[in-house]
Amino acid sequence: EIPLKYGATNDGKRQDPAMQKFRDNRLGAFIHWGLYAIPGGEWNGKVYGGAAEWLKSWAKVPADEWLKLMDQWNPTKFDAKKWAKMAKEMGAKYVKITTKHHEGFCLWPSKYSKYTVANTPYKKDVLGEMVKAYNDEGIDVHFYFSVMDWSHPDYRYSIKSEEDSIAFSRFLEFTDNQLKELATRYPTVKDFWFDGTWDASIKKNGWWTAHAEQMLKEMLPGVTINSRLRADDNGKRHFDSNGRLMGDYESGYERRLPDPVKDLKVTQWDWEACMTIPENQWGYHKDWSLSYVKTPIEVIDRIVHAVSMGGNMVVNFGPQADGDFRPEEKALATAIGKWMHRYGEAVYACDYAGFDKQDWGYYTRGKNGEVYMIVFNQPYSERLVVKTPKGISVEKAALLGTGEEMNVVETARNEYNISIPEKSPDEPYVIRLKVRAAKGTKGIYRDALT
Ligand SMILES: COc1ccc([C@@H]2N[C@@H](C)[C@@H](O)[C@H]2O)cc1
Repeated sequence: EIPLKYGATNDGKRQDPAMQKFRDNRLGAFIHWGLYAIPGGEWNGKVYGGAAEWLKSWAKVPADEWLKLMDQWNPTKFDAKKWAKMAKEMGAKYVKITTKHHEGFCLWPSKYSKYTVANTPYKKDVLGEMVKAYNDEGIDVHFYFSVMDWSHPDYRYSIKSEEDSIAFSRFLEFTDNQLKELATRYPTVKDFWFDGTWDASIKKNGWWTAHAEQMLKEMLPGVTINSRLRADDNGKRHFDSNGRLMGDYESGYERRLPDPVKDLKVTQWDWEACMTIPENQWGYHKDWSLSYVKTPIEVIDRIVHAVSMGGNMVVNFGPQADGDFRPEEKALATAIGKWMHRYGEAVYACDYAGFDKQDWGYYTRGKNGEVYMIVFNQPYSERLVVKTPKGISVEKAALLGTGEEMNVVETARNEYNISIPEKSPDEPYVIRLKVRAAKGTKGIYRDALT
């Protein structure tokens, strides 16, 4: 054991009500909204294919020039109630909002920066309107917060001098002030998801990351904090020098997911993945033809994949500068919502089932021990193979929705064939298994001597 002052604080998964709600929510929506939505990936007549919220970097725009975009921030079509309805219809149980992205523009009227909505033609506190509208729909609100701030003269990528150190101390105090401001103005916030914490300057100040977590937890009992904020005494991030997860859930699965066979270690801790609909666009980009755009079923596959391994999934939306959403995102939210309305029982409050992954899709397990099969790939054999853990038998199988009983045929020790539905559901479907802890399996099976 390496002695640490700023290492992990949890011992295993948190089991308090706030964390259980975080976990049971399972499906979230990300909202990436900022000045970057105005140019939408184009600068001086050139369209950049990289992530639109990084356009300032791709086009090498100086901060003061970039922040002049504030003069054009006027989302006249913004209607927080409509946004909240869309999230509700999608079946998102929580929404993560970019309070401040790397650009430094604040969606709330911060008194610690001039780069806020208050100093735009629109003036209004859009963050406050969103928090109220989502909460009124029973949707939890999480705050995304970028520590790295391209608008602030005291930000440092590394600490190379006493001057750097003094400036960065001022920057950390500024950051503390903004975090306290967010926690005070919006006390219903349930989570802080930190980004922009990979630079050497932060890794050198692990103490501050531990302090920020502690400060927010004192101000907002129950609040959850992502592992990405955290660096320990030695600059180790996410997992401390003793291999223990810092923060309350692992947050490294961004636009990627753990392998259902090789990465089962992730079932030991809480984690949350996040994903984009195009290959890599978080903020609004005007041209989605530049990369592959996932279909609704490909998004649902990733949602179920995450839950099948004990994780949450946050699906990203990049609202337009005018405050409306692009048609593709509206259609996606509707499609996800339709599926979640029918099959959400296999997602919400579900977890890793402990069954070996099969080709037809994923398993999840409900709170009362029921096991769900979410079938994405129906086999030509018309038999869905289920291999149960030692001592577990399958009693019954029923199609979610119609209740149609599936045939359960035992084919070998701890192996079954489950029949497919009479009539194809024409979409990924769910079979609910009733399993039992069998007292010793029947003696009829023999392993071959080889
Ligand atoms: C250097 O690589 C990245 C990639 C993505 C990010 C940000 N994290 C995502 C959640 C988005 O906010 C993206 O801008 C930052 C740095």
